[in-house]
Amino acid sequence: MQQTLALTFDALGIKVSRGDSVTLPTITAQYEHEWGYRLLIKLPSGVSSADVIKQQRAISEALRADIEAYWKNGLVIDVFTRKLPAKVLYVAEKRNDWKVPIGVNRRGETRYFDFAGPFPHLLTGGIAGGGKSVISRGIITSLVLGDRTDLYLCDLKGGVELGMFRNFRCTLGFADNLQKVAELAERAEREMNGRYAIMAANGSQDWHGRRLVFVMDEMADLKTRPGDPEADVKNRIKSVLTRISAKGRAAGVILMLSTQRPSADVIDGLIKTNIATSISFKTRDGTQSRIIIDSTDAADLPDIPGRCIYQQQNDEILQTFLLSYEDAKKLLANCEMKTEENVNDVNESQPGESLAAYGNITVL
Ligand SMILES: Nc1ncnc2c1ncn2[C@@H]1O[C@H](COP(=O)(O)OP(=O)(O)OP(=O)(O)O)[C@@H](O)[C@H]1O
Repeated sequence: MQQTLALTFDALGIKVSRGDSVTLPTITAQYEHEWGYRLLIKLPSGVSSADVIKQQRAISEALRADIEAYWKNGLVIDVFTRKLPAKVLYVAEKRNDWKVPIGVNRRGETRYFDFAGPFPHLLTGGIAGGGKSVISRGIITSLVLGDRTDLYLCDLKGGVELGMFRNFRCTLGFADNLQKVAELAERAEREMNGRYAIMAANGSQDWHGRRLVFVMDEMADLKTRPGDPEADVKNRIKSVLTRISAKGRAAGVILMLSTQRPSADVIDGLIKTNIATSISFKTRDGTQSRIIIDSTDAADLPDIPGRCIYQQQNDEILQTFLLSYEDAKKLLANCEMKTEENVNDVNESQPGESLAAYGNITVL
């Protein structure tokens, strides 16, 4: 292994040459794991770990194995000899926080997305059949089961994707046309501003009550064409979403956006800058991949539904959890549905008050 790796580093120019002498990185320790092995690497002075991490794709190809290179008290390279499974079933978890399980990494560890974490807005993209609907089903099911989050759902496919969540009590809004999406987005913004006012009155910097998650199933529906009669309403929605992406986190108003056709005019620079977590399934090409994760890597993902790159501060390849429509229905069978009384609570509420209907909100 040392020799193969040394040849690879040499070919990639990861070396220090001084006169006749060439110094290459060396393996200082190797640990076996169920998933493969971990190499601790000592770099010659003059080579930075960032140089190696940048080249991990080329190293992977040269070693003919998936690898992950990262810094943890030194340069570490994990070499995966076990393949990621193509199917891992979703299992509901009882939790007291806003973390939802999304998939497993190559070490077999479950990865969670945290709606109350430092990067709570989420963008999901990729080709048709990649697994976007399945992951949003799993995420929304976790949120409904957790009963600590309210939902605004926008589904312009006539409710095909998100309709199953429409009648839960926590679904405070459902939009199936552009006009309703605009109204819902503005309601979410009013809620956000209302929460800021409550927080200011309480001298608090963060919202500790229920989260409000605004789900938009297909951002490409907001794309405008020359002479588009709906351009105004689409631009209105985009402006509101941009403001929520910038200010929503502290108020617990979170965006979960998805697209099958990522393009720069829909996921514009501002929204993208403010959404620090992305999940990209396979994309049609490098350009689409760049819009979601700022690199072309998602175009090279294998054609396996559920295989994605999960990007927060680093990129990680995951297999997302599979949750079928029928299984989601079964899991949600006992969740609280809307009744005539609580529908009115919700529809007539003022910003910051819709949550009071639940009686368990804490504003610190
Ligand atoms: N995590 C997964 N594990 C295994 N199979 C999956 C997974 N996700 C999706 N699939 C399979 O791929 C099919 C398509 O997935 P899904 O409907 O989520 O795609 P999509 O990206 O939403 O496509 P579209 O944009 O056309 O709706 C699913 O019906 C399922 O059979």
